[in-house]
Amino acid sequence: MPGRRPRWLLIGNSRWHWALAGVGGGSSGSSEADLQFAHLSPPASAVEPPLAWAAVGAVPSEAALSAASRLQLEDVPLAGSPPWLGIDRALAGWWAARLSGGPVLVADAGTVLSLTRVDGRGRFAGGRLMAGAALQLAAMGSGTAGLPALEGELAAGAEAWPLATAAAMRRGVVEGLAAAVREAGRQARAQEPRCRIVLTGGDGPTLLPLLRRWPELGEDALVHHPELCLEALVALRPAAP
Ligand SMILES: Nc1ncnc2c1ncn2[C@@H]1O[C@H](COP(=O)(O)OP(=O)(O)O)[C@@H](O)[C@H]1O
Ligand SMILES: CC(C)(COP(=O)(O)O)[C@@H](O)C(=O)NCCC(=O)O
Repeated sequence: MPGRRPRWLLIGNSRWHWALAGVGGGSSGSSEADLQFAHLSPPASAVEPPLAWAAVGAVPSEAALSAASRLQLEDVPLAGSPPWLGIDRALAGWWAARLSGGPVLVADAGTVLSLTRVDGRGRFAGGRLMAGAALQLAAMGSGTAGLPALEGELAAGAEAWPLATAAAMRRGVVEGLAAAVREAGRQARAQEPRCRIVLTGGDGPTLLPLLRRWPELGEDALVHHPELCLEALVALRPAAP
């Protein structure tokens, strides 16, 4: 259909992440500078067909996504990926290592905080998984009698030691996630001193200022790259010229 702007989709466990080619469309529309991004709740009906898509979250049949345009793990050229690796981790690890030109530790602060290492030879080198912020807050709310169910966007809040329960829960979760990224980064850099920590995912903006407090995570060691996974998807399946 003339005039339709190419789009790409990554289905996460909380949200659907879209990249949309700029008004130029065509080949320029898939350059990183010419993309728009949207992170939306899962739709309840058919969606505008993406040029390419990938999923780690549930894929509802109502969305009417074509199997032919689905990117699979084996389409991502990350050496050493085991067949069970989440395609979002493979995309992020491959693209971060390629952009950085050296070893990386990707910290994707999404539904799950996934830490994904790619070594200096560009090979997947393992990682760590832990419950992300919204999951941690939900677990505290549902697993206790005295804590509230907290929803909505995560914010660290201004207070380091909140008196109020909800603020203390949020602060505890944010500090815990940031500390986990810091310690993983420290260990990865002890093994490979050139290793960069690349932060992405929905809670990346909240974690970034906390991570920046630590001098060892200066500009050179820590990079915030919010749209890492989508950019990788676009790089692997660019729009036709
Ligand atoms: N509108 C939102 N809906 C859901 N999560 C959000 C929203 N805004 C920020 N977040 C944060 O983003 C995290 C989920 O990250 P996201 O990258 O969307 O996950 P996924 O890729 O797994 O779908 C949650 O822990 C939550 O704190
Ligand atoms: C770890 C994940 C749940 C992260 O998903 P997300 O939080 O980005 O929605 C996903 O990458 C996944 O289902 N991985 C499969 C197991 C693995 O990577 O080892």
